[in-house]
Amino acid sequence: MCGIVGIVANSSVNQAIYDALTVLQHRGQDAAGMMTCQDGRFFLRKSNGLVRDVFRTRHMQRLHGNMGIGHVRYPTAGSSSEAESQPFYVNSPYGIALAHNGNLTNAKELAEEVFNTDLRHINTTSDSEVLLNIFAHELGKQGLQLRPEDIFDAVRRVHRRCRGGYAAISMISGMGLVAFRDPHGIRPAVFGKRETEAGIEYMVASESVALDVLGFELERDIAPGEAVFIDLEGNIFTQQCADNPNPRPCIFEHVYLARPDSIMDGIHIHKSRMRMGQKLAEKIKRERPEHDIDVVIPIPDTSRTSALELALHLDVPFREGFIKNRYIGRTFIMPGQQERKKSVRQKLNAIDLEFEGRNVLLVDDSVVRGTTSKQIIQMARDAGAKNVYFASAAPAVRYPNVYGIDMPSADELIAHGRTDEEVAEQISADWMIYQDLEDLIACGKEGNPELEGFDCSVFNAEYVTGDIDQNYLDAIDAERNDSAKEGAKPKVDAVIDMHNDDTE
Ligand SMILES: O=P(O)(O)OC[C@H]1O[C@H](OP(=O)(O)OP(=O)(O)O)[C@H](O)[C@@H]1O
Ligand SMILES: NC(=O)CC[C@H](N)C(=O)O
Ligand SMILES: [Mg+2]
Repeated sequence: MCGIVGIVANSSVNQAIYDALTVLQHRGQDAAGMMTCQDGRFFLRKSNGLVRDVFRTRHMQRLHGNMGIGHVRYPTAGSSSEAESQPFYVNSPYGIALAHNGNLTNAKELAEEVFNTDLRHINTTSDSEVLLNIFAHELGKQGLQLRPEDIFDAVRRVHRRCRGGYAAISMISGMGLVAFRDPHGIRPAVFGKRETEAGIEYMVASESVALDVLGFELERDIAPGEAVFIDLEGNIFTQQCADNPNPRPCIFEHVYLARPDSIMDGIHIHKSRMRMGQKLAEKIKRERPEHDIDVVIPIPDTSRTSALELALHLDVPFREGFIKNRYIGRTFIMPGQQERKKSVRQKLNAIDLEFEGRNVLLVDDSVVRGTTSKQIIQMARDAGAKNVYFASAAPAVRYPNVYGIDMPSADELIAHGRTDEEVAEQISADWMIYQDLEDLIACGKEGNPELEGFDCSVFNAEYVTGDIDQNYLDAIDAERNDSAKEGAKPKVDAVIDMHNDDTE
């Protein structure tokens, strides 16, 4: 779940893209990058690190042009080397750059095809570089002067070749921006516009919150399978390019990934999370009508919205018992288990008097590896809680994700192969309650009844692309589990910027 952004404006876009990337930082903390275009030339800055650390004044000054794309990365394929930070660039045809959120499930086969059949070169192990080369190859079949229909034909062929989750924003030198979403719309993308004295400007981004903050008005989501082309004059063209679009956006965006102030596939994430709290309160009342919960305490940040609603519907006081260090980022999207563990303790601290002698219900949005819940329950006990109950606004995460969330290994998931009682034992909770999957789906659908369903594979092992078998899951487990990643840490930092002027 990386963050992507693209803007076609009437003045320099570097600052706007920087600002948008800071708003999307919660989608990727490992690397950041920006590529702009002026007079047919590209300018690139990308590196490992947070947005504020990657872009210094000297880099910003080199990012010329009124069109650009940006990326914040949370790796789900390849390595975490700087060389795999995004955007990626290919020279032919035209000069094309691409920023990708998601994960291709047939990246290996495609990489071979790209080399053997398309006669193109892939230089990294990133699936995003594969996606770019497929798009470039398909565009190369068109003429020198690209018309919108040529671009849409190329995207149609991309959809026929690529499988998995992908929301992508591509920049074609001297022509404009192209954004597209896979036929299931697993990963999100929206677009909007801003009127200026010099004319209309367009922006595409992973989440609507980036548009809000930059003063763009949300037009709508890019539909699953659809492509959007914005030319340099600010004209916009859209077309459905999938043979069989079948909308199934990732429900984990609602649970954890997205910011609550975003609207995704027509659904207010904030409201979806509120409904999760309400449904979970109803389940608690059904299962434990005589409960003895004295206080509901959220585990900051993401669970706050649902925890507050849960407390209201349970008619139990809600208290902020853990204070979050605002300078520490999200722990779940950190690359290694050691870092994640250490970070929970640095990030959250208990206010003892909210726990002393009470039966507390801790609420989190989800329990994945159990890193957070284990430590937090211990902290609650150390702070003097009598009984510690634990509620998860999502169902038990039991299966790997293959579409752009880094959960490659079933064995690392605390609920894999375990009952709710066994999970409670593992995290040392006195009682554990999970949301039911039907309820979670209902929380999303209520916001957009036209949506037929979601990708819920981490909860039910039903992979919407239909191409995932045990061999595939075993292979990504072997490649990407925590110990494999530990051994594959990049050893050197490389500078991989591209700029064409010698003015510093
Ligand atoms: O079971 P785990 O493997 O620990 O993963 C789940 C936890 O990780 C996330 O928090 P995170 O700190 O990433 O972000 P947040 O501040 O947005 O809640 C999520 O909100 C849960 O708290
Ligand atoms: N989280 C993502 O969307 C990752 C994009 C891409 N697969 C990468 O690893 O860079
Ligand atoms: Mg959390």
